[in-house]
Amino acid sequence: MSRREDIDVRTITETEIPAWIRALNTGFLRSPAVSDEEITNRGSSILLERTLGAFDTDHPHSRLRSTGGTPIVATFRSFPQQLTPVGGTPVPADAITNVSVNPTHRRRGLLTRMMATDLTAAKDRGDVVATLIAAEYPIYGRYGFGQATTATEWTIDVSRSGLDPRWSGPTDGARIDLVDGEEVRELGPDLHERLRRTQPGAVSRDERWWQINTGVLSLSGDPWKEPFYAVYRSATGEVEGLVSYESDDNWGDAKQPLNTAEVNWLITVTPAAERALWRYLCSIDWIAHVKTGWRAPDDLLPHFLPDPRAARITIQADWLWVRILDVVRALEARTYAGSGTLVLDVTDGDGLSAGRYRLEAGPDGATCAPTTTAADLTLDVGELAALWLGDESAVRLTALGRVHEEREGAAVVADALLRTSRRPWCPDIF
Ligand SMILES: CC(=O)SCCNC(=O)CCNC(=O)[C@H](O)C(C)(C)COP(=O)(O)OP(=O)(O)OC[C@H]1O[C@@H](n2cnc3c(N)ncnc32)[C@H](O)[C@@H]1OP(=O)(O)O
Repeated sequence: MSRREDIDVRTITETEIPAWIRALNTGFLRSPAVSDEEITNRGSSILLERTLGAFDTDHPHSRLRSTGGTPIVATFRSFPQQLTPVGGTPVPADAITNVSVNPTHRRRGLLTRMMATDLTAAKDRGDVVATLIAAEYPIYGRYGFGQATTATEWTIDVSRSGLDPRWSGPTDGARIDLVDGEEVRELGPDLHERLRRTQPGAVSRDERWWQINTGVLSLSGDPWKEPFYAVYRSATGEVEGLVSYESDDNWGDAKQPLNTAEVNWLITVTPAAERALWRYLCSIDWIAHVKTGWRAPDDLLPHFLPDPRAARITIQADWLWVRILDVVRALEARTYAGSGTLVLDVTDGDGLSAGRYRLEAGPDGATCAPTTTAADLTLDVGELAALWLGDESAVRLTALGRVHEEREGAAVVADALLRTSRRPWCPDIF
């Protein structure tokens, strides 16, 4: 087994991209083979100065070595992103992805080393938070990340929904039209910008997102199967919603269509568009079930249905994890429902954000500064992330023993300031 000092954690060079992708594929249990298309398409998103590899300098001679230099046994990459907090003023985020350690080198601290390198750089750069979507729940809490949003998927049994099957589109002058990928690339970015600037938990998307999700760019080289796209326009012609969905081909024993429409993504900026697009999906002939994709847990959807029980939860899990790197800027970036003062003693195993902070919040904004006055609450930086985006309750975390009240009743005060009427939602995976 190679010793710690034999494994070099550093940024990769351009010529090392193929070996890095091979290591990534191995860690993610995909075929390790790397195609030229994958090198070009995946490689074009790689920022070399933010892409780490772990190089085993003690690796015995192998064919891997002959493909170029020292074998890469772990991968890690980050890129710039914006995250919308409560109140809608996005903050710069360090988005982390492509984290993998080969099974031959696991549990030797490689992720810990790569994470420390990346988070230190992000803090130095001035990022307010780091973000990621976790493969498994237990991995990232130790690095100061907290579960900041939850995702829910419903499966709608259309026949039990109580919806009138004769529906044939909006009757208020709005309309729904099928469009192709090119039109999605034209209409989608503006619509998404409108959504994500007001949606706590939403993150920025670049042009690549739209290219990948309309088949212009393939990361894996797998053949593209074009989905259906439908756009909702209000009576005044405003684009207010867009959905991408596909269908399986399922004919039951009695030769009756029992297809499932699977939503890849659905974004809207008005409740009318949201209602109409779900209504549309539930009205398509042959469609017996609709799988909704990852929605906010308090999505309006079930209650659009006359019988909400027709929407059964099929997935409920943590989604966006947030690591606060700058407590002052994070707390000042969001808005607050009420007025009040809260002193938070924030612990942080990595020392990046530890300290005692006094938050003074009001309807016109908030100020936050380090303080020496007595704390109201003591909590880890990961719990702060969950409270910051509005999804968690300080009272609940106190009951769980994860937040400690230094002053009786402080958790209720914190909830009154920090909680929001709607839960945050991150529509993206990255
Ligand atoms: C944002 C994303 O990209 S999510 C994708 C994450 N990648 C994967 O899930 C691919 C498969 N798994 C892996 O590649 C690796 O096992 C990783 C990346 C999860 C962990 O890498 P490692 O180098 O083994 O982690 P490292 O040795 O630094 O572990 C640090 C600590 O976390 C713990 N840990 C690491 N992974 C896990 C896990 N999956 N479940 C529970 N604990 C874990 C370790 O036991 C260790 O604990 P300790 O400090 O108490 O001893």
